[in-house]
Amino acid sequence: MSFHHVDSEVGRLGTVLLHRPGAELARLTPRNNDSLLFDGIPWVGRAQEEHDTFAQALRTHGVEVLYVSELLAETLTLPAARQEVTRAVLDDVRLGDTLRGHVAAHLAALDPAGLATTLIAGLSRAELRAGGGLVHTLMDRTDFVIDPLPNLLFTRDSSVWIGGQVAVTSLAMHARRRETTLTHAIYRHHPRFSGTPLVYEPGLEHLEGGDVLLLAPGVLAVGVGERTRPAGAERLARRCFERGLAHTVLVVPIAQERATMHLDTVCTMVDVDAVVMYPNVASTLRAWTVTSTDLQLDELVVSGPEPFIVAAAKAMRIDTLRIIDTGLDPVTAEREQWDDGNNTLAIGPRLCVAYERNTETNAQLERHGIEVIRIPGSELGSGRGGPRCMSAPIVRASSA
Ligand SMILES: NC(=O)NCCC[C@H](N)C(=O)O
Repeated sequence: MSFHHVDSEVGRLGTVLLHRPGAELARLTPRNNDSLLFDGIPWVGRAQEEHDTFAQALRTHGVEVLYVSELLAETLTLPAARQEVTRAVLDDVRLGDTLRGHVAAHLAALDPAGLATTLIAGLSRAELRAGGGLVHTLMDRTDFVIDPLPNLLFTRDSSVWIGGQVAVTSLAMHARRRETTLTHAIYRHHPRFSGTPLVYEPGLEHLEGGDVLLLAPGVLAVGVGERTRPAGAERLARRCFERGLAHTVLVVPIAQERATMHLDTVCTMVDVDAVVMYPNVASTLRAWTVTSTDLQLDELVVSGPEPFIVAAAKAMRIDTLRIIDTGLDPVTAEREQWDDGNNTLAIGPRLCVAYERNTETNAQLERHGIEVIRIPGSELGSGRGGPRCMSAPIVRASSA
């Protein structure tokens, strides 16, 4: 029986999965940053310093920090895992047979740590040891033979724990799809996670972790918009009901825009009965309540819509889910939402990590009794993700 378990957004955080950004960020250029889902070209060294500050803040508060690259390197000592993640790279139809052979030989020569680095940082034509053939000849030396994964930084999206099971998600954007081949391999092959049941797998209907909020034990909110699709929410709900991981799933439509790509870009929990929410959506956010019949758990019952806050309080069986009113004027609110002011990571009830630049949102949180641990994020934030996006909790105390 695994000791990994998460059924809350705010229970004391025990263990978290992070990815310290590395060479993959140095691949970003003004020509590719849009397709790689970054809004600028981050200063890599500073982004690493900012990330180290984040990780240290968590450790100082007693949180165990695991890194994707270390777990991946350990996982890749196992031949079956190595074969799987390599196959995912070689299946890329853009390679063609000749170049595929060269890439296969290149990867086969790498030790587990080197392979982990290459799978994350990608590989340019210039870095490939051997070449030849039509595809290779027609490539520019800076073209990618293996695409980099700069968004692996946002570990929240590629896996999410629900109770004692893990959902390896199905990422919507092409630039992020391969991330889940890595998390999938870690959760199925790494000895630390041996025997962990998977409640969701890549390849299913689109579902991203940033859209999944564990409002209370047994109660999930799932945002549907640019990334997670209603069919993904439906599949997750059905599986969670069948496995006894949830009794209610609130499905929350969000605008299909970059600024609100996930539910956690507009709303995160900061106490057992409180959320910080982007004021410009607070009055319009709605939820459909999905439950099941007692006799047939796979038969979904849908009701609503209702204001999100009302539906959430009912499902959580509390009188009121408080919205921390940031009280900001619409322009400041829009600026701070863009810079992930609403994307806080709770370390425990009323204790959260937030980007320092969102001065007004943070001040309001403090006025409402929430302690804010401020971290720098000017470089990290160029990928449009904050502390919650950059963390995947693996162990949390229950807040029930
Ligand atoms: N949960 C989140 O909101 N994650 C942020 C993801 C940012 C990333 N650049 C993306 O577009 O997917």
